Amino acid sequence: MERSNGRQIPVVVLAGFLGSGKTTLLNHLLHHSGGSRIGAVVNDFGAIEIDAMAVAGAVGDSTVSLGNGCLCCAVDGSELDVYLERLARPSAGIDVIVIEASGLAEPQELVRMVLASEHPRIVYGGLVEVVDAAEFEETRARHPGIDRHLRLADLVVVNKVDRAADPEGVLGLVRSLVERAAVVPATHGRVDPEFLFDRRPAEERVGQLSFDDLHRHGPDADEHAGHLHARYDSLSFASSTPLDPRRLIRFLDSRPEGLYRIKGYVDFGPYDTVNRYAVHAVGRFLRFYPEPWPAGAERLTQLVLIGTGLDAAALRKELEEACGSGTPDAAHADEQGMWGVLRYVPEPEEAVEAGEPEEAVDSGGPAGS
Ligand SMILES: Nc1nc2c(ncn2[C@@H]2O[C@H](COP(=O)(O)OP(=O)(O)OP(=O)(O)O)[C@@H](O)[C@H]2O)c(=O)[nH]1
Repeated sequence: MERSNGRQIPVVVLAGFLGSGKTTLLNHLLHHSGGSRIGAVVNDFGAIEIDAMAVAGAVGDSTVSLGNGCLCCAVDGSELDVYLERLARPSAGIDVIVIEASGLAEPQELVRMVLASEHPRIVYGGLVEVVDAAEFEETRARHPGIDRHLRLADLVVVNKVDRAADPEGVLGLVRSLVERAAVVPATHGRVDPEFLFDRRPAEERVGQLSFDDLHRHGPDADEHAGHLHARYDSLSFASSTPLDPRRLIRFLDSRPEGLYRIKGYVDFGPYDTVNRYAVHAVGRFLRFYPEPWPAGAERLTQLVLIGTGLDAAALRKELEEACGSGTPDAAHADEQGMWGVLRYVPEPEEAVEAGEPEEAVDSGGPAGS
């Protein structure tokens, strides 16, 4: 890829439903960028910026976080403009910018904001939609609007083919729904970065986005009500008291149907004094990923729960109960206590692929965490 000396910097919008694998794909790009410097703008839905924490360590000061709420409902794009401007400064030496949308964002709004930006150094670099191959058919049945998102895409990454019962079937279905986009299968977001970044949408492609797709009607209630996220609630939970692993597993095993997405980091205190546990639930999928606590990090559990029809008070109460008030000290934390959690820790190969800790590109140090 060519360096950013005087050239315009493509801004790629990375979107896809909750838990489809956007952060995983972004981390893959950051670790396999082949020398290109990637700036990332991360937009979390929940009040705790879990996604930003998950990518920040890899990119240091070239990540900016737009937390708490979908960017797509910003009244105008000026907040985004400020961040794009910061990343596009020649001194930042950035070659390409990726905006990771929240899993409930309306991608056309983000595309519109990028196209509307008058910054001379940036140019819209296309829309990448990530699809969870294992969940796609159910998600689509619940949210038919997803088809419209796919029609706007320049590239669709059909991710998690390892988990799909019929990956070919999903690929065929997605191909039948897109217009001109390339459709590529992937596991753990492993796509060739060049493929992604060199796929500039042709003028003609941008021109194809219809007036309805891109026109901003203004932030009125009717339009907002049609957005995906209008039907979702989110709950953030933070605790400095360690969680009891058995109680947390009991909570997770009985989580309500509407609670589609959980992400964050868990402190099990004396049960594991070395690691924090990244936790991800997507539908019925559940995984824990142990990783050493970053040096100097405050030992906190931080979770974001997203779903429909959530009883936030009841969920919060259950989580509070999972904070072991009677947590034993290290000497008495029995080994079996963690067994329930360890059942959900993936095999080393999958864990490495998911977290990709092995070859960081830029040791800017953890930011924003
Ligand atoms: N088995 C499997 N798991 C995957 C794959 N890609 C991602 N995951 C896991 O899926 C979970 C969600 O991935 P994320 O990358 O956080 O998803 P996201 O789209 O950023 O999530 P939101 O920002 O909440 O919408 C994590 O546990 C990932 O490790 C894959 O190809 N196969």
